Amino acid sequence: MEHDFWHNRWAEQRIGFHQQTINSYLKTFFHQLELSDGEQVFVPLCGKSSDMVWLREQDCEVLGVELSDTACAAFFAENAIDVAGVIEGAFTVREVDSIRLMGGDFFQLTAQALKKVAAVYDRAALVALPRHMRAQYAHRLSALLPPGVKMLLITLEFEGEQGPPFSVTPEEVDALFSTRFELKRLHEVQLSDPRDAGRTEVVWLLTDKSCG
Ligand SMILES: C[S@@+](CC[C@H](N)C(=O)[O-])C[C@H]1O[C@@H](n2cnc3c(N)ncnc32)[C@H](O)[C@@H]1O
Repeated sequence: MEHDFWHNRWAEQRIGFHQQTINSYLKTFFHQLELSDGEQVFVPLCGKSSDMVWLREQDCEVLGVELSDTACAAFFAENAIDVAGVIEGAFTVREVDSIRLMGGDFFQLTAQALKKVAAVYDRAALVALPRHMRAQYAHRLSALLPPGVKMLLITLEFEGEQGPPFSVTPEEVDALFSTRFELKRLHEVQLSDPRDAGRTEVVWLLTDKSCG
């Protein structure tokens, strides 16, 4: 998706993807990441997700990247945290109490920025991207993440190519990530809301093959 698409969504507050409550799959499967206190969780394309507050409450450090400065500012404002943005290269960074939000383009991140990451939580990031960008996203993630990382990845499966969110088949997850990660399909749910008829939500655990 072009940057303008997302900037317009945030400007017009067309953010139906934003969840008011903590993601239930994160709460259920968080322990599978086997994190120790103080380890850092990377939340790509994070929006203003409250899941980041929940992760901090589990004693994780949090690193988010989000294109929209509106979203980054809203995350802190809505959690009653006063913080100013600091320019760091291509990013406007806001950081308070081990929650660090990098406002800018995921594709501008460097390995240096991700060097402390122990786990990744992808909810509505991979599925927000069209097919050609999903390949670039997975390639970048795999290239930049340090050894030993695990990832919780939530995908959607349905007939059709329309989006976002886009359908991502198990074959595509395999093609995108299996070079570096062992893939485990942890859970799947057929969505019951009439608007989501025919859609299946899937939770994956990806474990870096270097974990042994
Ligand atoms: C579908 S939303 C999901 C947000 C969040 N993960 C959540 O669960 O609420 C996708 C987000 O990705 C952001 N985004 C899109 N392209 C991006 C990019 N290249 N770099 C960083 N963020 C991006 C959008 O601004 C949007 O907030």
